[in-house]
Amino acid sequence: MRIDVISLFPEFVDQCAGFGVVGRARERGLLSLHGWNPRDHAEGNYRRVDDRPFGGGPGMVMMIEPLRAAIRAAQAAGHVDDRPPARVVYMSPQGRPLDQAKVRELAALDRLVLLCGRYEGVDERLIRAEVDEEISIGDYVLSGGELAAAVVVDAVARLQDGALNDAESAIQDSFEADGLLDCPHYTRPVEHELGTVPAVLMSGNHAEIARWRRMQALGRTWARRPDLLDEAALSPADRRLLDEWRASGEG
Ligand SMILES: NC(=O)c1ccc(NCc2ccccc2N2CCOCC2)nc1
Repeated sequence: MRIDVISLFPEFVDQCAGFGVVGRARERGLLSLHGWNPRDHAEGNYRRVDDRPFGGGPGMVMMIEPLRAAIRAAQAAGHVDDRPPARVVYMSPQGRPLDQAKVRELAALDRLVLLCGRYEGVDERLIRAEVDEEISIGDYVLSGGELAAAVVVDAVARLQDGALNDAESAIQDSFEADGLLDCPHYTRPVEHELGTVPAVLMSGNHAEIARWRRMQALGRTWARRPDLLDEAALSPADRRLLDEWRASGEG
């Protein structure tokens, strides 16, 4: 998959995507990342990319032409005959919330262009003419769209075939599969001043361990993210586990 990032700080996203699974996916050629700086496409001596907002008010707005030229350059550079033009996604607080379903949809594309706003944002005419969809990574304000773009790159990279090894895939699957929060994890030492590892995990009884982990996932989801838990859709066994978790006073 090819991702083109339009940003005044293209190296920002490139560096965020240089480590671990994402870095490995790039080395394996599963994902390629290309940065495009609108300033390189701005006219005049000062290479203007922003200007004052019509109607007054604080801050500056990113101008149409440098962004449009950068998007055009990105689309031309990565164009493959009889392939559809890249989908252009604008990272913005006004976007649709990113969730794993949307990540899966984006990860299936051949190409993606991520547009990162700075200043107060981008001239609305550019958005209407060039942007296919706006995506938000959450209801909070960042200084620029680059961190949001880096989040999309990471989440999408993990889903490229071959990016994850078997263990990593299993973890990804379990996380995605039932939409529950994860269970707690422990490793050596067994005894520590911060506490002892739950005995069930030391029992070697794999059925009991799986049961305990499922109960913890259900309980924690119920306690922390009830919005993710559709109790009605729980199997009778899961419902019993959740009741047991609540009765155990862990809640
Ligand atoms: N939640 C998100 O996905 C998210 C994404 C981007 C972002 N910021 C870039 C931005 C993009 C578009 C419009 C305004 C702005 N901002 C520019 C700086 O000033 C604040 C407004 N913030 C949060």
